[in-house]
Amino acid sequence: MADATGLQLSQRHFMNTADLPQQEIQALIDLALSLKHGEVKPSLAGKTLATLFFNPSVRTRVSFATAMFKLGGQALDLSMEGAWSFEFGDGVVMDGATIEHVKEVAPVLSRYCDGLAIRCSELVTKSAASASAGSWQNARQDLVLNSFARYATVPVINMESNVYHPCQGLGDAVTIKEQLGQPQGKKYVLTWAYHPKALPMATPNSQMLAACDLGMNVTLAYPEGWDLDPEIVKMASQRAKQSGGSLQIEHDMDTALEGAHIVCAKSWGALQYYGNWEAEKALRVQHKDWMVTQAKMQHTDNGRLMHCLPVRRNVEVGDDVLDSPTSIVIDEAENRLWAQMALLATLL
Ligand SMILES: CC(=O)N[C@@H](CCCN)C(=O)O
Ligand SMILES: NC(=O)OP(=O)(O)O
Repeated sequence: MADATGLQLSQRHFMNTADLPQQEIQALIDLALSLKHGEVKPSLAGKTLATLFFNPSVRTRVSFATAMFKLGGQALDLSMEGAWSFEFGDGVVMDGATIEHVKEVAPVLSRYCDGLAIRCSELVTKSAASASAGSWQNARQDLVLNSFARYATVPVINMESNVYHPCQGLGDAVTIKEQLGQPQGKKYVLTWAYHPKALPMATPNSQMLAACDLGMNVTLAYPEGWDLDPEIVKMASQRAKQSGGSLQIEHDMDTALEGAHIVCAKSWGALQYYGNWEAEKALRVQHKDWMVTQAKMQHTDNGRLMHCLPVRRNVEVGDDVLDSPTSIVIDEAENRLWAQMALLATLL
C-alpha cells in the first residue's frame, strides 16, 4: 500500500474548510473513509505534530494524538491552560505578564516539529492574550491562530478558534457521508439548543459549512436574535448553491425539523451581545424549551441526531434521544480521528 495519500491541498494551513475548494473537501472525506476501512496506509514515520491547547479538550486532544500514532509519527501535547504567557501584539514593550513573543515561539516549534495544531477560543478561557476586549469584530480576527500561521514555517491546523472548528466540520462531513451515502439534496438541520453558558460560534459555523459543502438542503433553526455572523452565513449559502444545496433560516424548531434526515444540535451565544453575556443570559433563559427530544424528532424523516460533544443531557438533548439508535454522536466523535488522519497524512 502507498505510504503517501496522492492528495495535495491548495492551502499550506488548515484554518477553515471554506479555504478549500469543494473537490478537495470531498477528497479528504473519501480518504478518511478509506483509512477507516483499512484500504490505504499512509506513513508519517519520524514526524512530530505539536498540539497547543489554550482551552480544555477531550476529543480533539485524544484524536490528534492517536491519529499521529496510527500514522507512525507522534504528537506532543502542550497544555497552555492557565499559562497564557505568549505575546501576540506588535511592538509591545514586554514588561508585563507575557514572557515570549509568537515571533519566536512559532518558528522555534517549526524547527522541531512538522506541524503545529492550535486550539484557542477566547470564549472558553478568557485570558490576557485575548486582545478582543469583548468585541466580536476583534475576536473574529483570530489573532492567536493567525499569528501562529504567520510566523510558523510548517503547516498550522486550527483545532478550534474563535471563528471556526474545521476539524469538527470535516469529521461531521465524514459522518454524514457515511450515514447517507449521497448527502446531496437531503435535509440537514442545525438547531440551536439551550445551554446555561454562552458557547462559541466556531463549531456551528464549521458544521453549517460542512453540510453546505455536501450540497444538502440546510436549515438553521434558532430563536430570533441568535443569528450567526452574517458574512459567514452568506459564504455558506454561496457554497451550498455551488454544490446543488440551499440554506434557509427558521425560528421554530418543530417547523425546522419537518422531514430532516440529519439533526445537529448545538448551542451558541448571541452575537449581538458578544462580551455582554449577562444581558444575553437574561434572554437565553427564556429559551429552555429549545431541547431536542424524541417528541421533536418525530417531525423528522427518520432523522439521526448529531452533536459535537460535550453534550449537556436533558438540557440540550434529552436522554430519550441520546440513548436511542437515533443518536450517532459516538460515530461522529470517532470520525474526528479518521478525518484528522486524512488531513495530517495530506498536509504533513
Ligand atoms: C461545552 C463547550 O464548551 N463546548 C465547546 C466545545 C465544543 C467542541 N469543541 C463549544 O461549544 O465550542
Ligand atoms: N468536539 C470537540 O471538539 O470536543 P473537545 O472539545 O472535547 O475536543
